[in-house]
Amino acid sequence: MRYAHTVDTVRKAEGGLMARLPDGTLMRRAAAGLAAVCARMLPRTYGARVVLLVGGGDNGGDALYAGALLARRGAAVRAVPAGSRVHEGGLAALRGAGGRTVPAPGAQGIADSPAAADIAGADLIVDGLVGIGGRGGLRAPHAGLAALAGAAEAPVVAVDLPSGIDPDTGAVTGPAVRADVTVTFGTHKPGLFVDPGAAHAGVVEYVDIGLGPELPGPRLECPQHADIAALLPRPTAESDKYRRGVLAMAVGSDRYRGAAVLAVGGALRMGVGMVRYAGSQGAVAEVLHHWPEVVASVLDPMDPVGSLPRRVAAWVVGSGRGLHPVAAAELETVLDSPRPVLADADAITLIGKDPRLLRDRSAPTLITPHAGELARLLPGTEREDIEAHRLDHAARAADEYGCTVLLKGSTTVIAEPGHPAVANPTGSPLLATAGSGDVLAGMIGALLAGGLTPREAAVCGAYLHGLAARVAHDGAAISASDLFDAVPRAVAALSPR
Ligand SMILES: NC(=O)C1=CN([C@@H]2O[C@H](COP(=O)(O)OP(=O)(O)OC[C@H]3O[C@@H](n4cnc5c(N)ncnc54)[C@H](OP(=O)(O)O)[C@@H]3O)[C@@H](O)[C@H]2O)[C@@H](O)CC1
Ligand SMILES: Nc1ncnc2c1ncn2[C@@H]1O[C@H](COP(=O)(O)OP(=O)(O)O)[C@@H](O)[C@H]1O
Ligand SMILES: [K+]
Repeated sequence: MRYAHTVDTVRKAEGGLMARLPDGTLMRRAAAGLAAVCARMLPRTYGARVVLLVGGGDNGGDALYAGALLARRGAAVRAVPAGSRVHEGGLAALRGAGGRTVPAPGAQGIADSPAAADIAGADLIVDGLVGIGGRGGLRAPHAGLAALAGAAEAPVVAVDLPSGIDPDTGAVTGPAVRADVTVTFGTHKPGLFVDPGAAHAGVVEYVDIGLGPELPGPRLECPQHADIAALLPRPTAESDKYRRGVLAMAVGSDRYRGAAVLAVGGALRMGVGMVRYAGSQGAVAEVLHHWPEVVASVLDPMDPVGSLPRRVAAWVVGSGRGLHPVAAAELETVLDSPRPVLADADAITLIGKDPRLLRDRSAPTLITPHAGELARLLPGTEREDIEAHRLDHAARAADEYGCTVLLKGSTTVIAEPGHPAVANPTGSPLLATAGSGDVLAGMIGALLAGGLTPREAAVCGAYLHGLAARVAHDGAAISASDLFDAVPRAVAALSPR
């Protein structure tokens, strides 16, 4: 698991540790880790042209000390100080090691300044403009330097985080650095795992500076292969189809038969004791045509709610089901069940119209909205606000509705009251294709039926869904049905032999 902490928490932890250590120890540890990553990225350090973009705070200090270490190993290091201040100790160390400074370009003529030429000709660019002290998009001249770095061919290494991204949320509200690698110190920062910040961070490398014992519980968790492998329910010798879990699915309709086929397929390929599908005649026929292993029943038109399956371990409801009164009555009945329920798509819209449906419920519940659906649950909030501040909105909905929320999109985040949020690291834009959300709902439903909590099931389902897209992708586009065969392969990829 990777853990991320907010700026406030990092500052407090740093204060406690610094009080016990000689001055400058943490910065030296950070700089040593940063220089080691930079050296690994260069074919050879001796003679390499390294440009440091240096802001006025300690982030710039880290860059300067790391530059000094690289200069001692023979690199030609140039520092471009931006702003009115520069870290004096770091500057002295760089100069003492043979590094040089190049004046920051003024607002005019930035493109043909000496700094621009150095950046364009660099073998490696180190972004030490701002770190956790940054606020908002980059101002001049930082923004101009970030643009030059973006246009250069050399890889960009961000110090602690890409300058211009919000450390706590990943929001990007103006010019920001796009890094190939980010070297982060002491703990990860939430903004490194949540888009749009995550997309600016590239590969994130962690450097331990001894902050761990000072840190409280994290704000955000980011699971890795081993965390998912440890959570996943696996059949044992004692398993039978009932003990493995029976999943009831009320998804799809005559109009949206595909939603039923996709969600059921996601559940089956994830692994489940049995799927009991209930729906219209057309949807049942389609489901059985694709998945003969399903136990399916056609809802009685005279008593649709009364003919829903009973004695099941968990429910998936909503995808392609419609918003008509029968769908609303069905949802109400399902949410009356003491079993875990995953409510997706149309069920979320119905909950938005009648929030009482969820607020009255105490059994485990997971909703899986995309940003547009979540906006319907949070009146006065626009889709764009949610996409820019994913963590805050998912957490707000989880608190207001008292349930687990999986917010889909470029970074899928999972929030549950009383627990740190989770950012899924496997997401891929390949998944932005109709029906892939239905497959996800089925996969998570199978995990709920297998006994995982909503938070665990959401975390494992989102992780394997993203991994399946990557496994399925052989260079061409993928469609939602391509995910079926890839799910077992994604599970196998968790524990390489
Ligand atoms: N915590 C730890 O454990 C350790 C932390 N360490 C390191 O310290 C870093 C934090 O250093 P920090 O506190 O000095 O702040 P920092 O990120 O350099 O930014 C402040 C400067 O940025 C400027 N500025 C702000 N916003 C801006 C904008 N939009 N556009 C342009 N400029 C902007 C701001 O200017 P001002 O607003 O004051 O005019 C000020 O000059 C941390 O990320 C890590 O690298 C390590 O050494 C080891 C241990
Ligand atoms: N840009 C993106 N990057 C990563 N994942 C994405 C992106 N866009 C969409 N997804 C994922 O694709 C799936 C789409 O689900 P959803 O919006 O419910 O579509 P549908 O209802 O058509 O199935 C979700 O798992 C979502 O997280
Ligand atoms: K930085």
